[in-house]
Amino acid sequence: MSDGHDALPTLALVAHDAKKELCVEFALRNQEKLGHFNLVATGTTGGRILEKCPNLLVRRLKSGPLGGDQQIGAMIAQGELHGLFFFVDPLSPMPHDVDIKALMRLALVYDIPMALNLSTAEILLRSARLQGLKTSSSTPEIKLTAS
Ligand SMILES: O=C(CO)COP(=O)(O)O
Repeated sequence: MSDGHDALPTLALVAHDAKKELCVEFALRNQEKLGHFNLVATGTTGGRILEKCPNLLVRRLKSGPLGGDQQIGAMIAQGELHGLFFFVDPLSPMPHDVDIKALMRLALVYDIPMALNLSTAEILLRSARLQGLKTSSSTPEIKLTAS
């Protein structure tokens, strides 16, 4: 059954352990903006966001090492994802490195707007492209607006 949020574009939030605090602070700071999107997140990341932002509607997928990255990749392949916010830890080896690479690869293949660090995430969330997704299925002209 539709809850009215199906019409909203979908963003994914994913954070490695060393970046979870950063991701939660990003979500807290940008709650109002994120509220205009359907949100999905890998399991632990989603749980941490919901602890601090209980009003956000976040669908939690599996934890990253247990297939969460692959679930988001499948959403990309099926045309169900419009933006990826992936707070990557570049300093730690990951057991599911192949899944992480596969997710990034699909975001590249399908030209999904993808932020891999905090400064890009802040820019992407304010971008005209994401704003345009709220009203149009086509990619709008990029125009800068102050917010
Ligand atoms: O490992 C992750 C992404 O590769 C994130 O998964 P969790 O949010 O479940 O920790």
